[in-house]
Amino acid sequence: MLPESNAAPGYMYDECKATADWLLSQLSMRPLVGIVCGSGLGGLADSLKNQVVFKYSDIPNFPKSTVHGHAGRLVFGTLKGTSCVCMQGRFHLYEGYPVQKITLPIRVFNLMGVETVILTNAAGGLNQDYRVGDVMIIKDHINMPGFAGINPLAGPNEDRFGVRFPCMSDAYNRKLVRLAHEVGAELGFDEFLREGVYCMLGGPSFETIAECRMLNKLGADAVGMSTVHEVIVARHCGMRVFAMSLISNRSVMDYESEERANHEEVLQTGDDRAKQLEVFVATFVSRLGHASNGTH
Ligand SMILES: O=P(O)(O)O[C@H]1O[C@H](CO)[C@@H](O)[C@H]1O
Ligand code: HPA
Repeated sequence: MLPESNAAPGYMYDECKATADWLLSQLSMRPLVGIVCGSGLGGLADSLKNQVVFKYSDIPNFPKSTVHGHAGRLVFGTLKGTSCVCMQGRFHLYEGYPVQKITLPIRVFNLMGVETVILTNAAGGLNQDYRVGDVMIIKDHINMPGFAGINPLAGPNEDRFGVRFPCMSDAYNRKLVRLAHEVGAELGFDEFLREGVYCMLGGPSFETIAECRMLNKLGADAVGMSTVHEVIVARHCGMRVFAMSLISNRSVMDYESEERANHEEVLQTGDDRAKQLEVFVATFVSRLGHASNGTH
């Protein structure tokens, strides 16, 4: 069965506000940092202290998670004293939801008071220097569905969130990219920390060899099926964004190769790096330097 269809874009603000108000009415904290866990990276949410957990199926207007490795829980809590909300599971275009619906949680983050969004994903490594298990700090993206007009901001602009034509040349906050390198160096993660360009495709089929070669020639270092639409929505409503990809598999670029992309390998790589990524995100969050501690 297909997920329920999206409300008309004109109603998106009211929908998001109702969801944010519903959540806030049950919480004694306000999150300052929003974290989205990619495939196999849901363990990041487990490191939050003083947790309050909601199943997506219990949250008004929220889509439901349908992908293995995406638990479908919204987890509130603190990371080293900073109030956070963590999506343990995200939504993807290929699940059948409209792009406005899969990005609804990012707008809900904004309406709850989130200032900084940290997005994680699992991605195929197009850059031939990358190894499985590398962590790529995203410095820029290529929005392939956007080339075909699939953009979460398409439709009437909602001025209460942001402007009609938001700039994307500063989508990935450069100070946060520098902070990530500092934190990575302090933790001794240099050897597997990279910086590069993420390309989003709609999925769910993995790429052909010709597609991987093309994407790499276009300047992409990693390829996945998420994140970009979330970044666009977060930037539209003025939140700062940091994003990173766990290179969960090498993209197949060679017709002689016996390698085959598969979701099981993606989840396994997430498991293997889970503990280090938890330490990385906790340390990174503790260094963000928010003005207040989020308890209102
Ligand atoms: O981007 P995340 O949610 O980490 O998931 C990635 O892993 C799945 C493929 O294994 C795809 O959904 C791809 O986008
Ligand atoms: O190779 C990949 N391609 C697209 N999405 C992915 N998500 C994890 N690995 C991949």
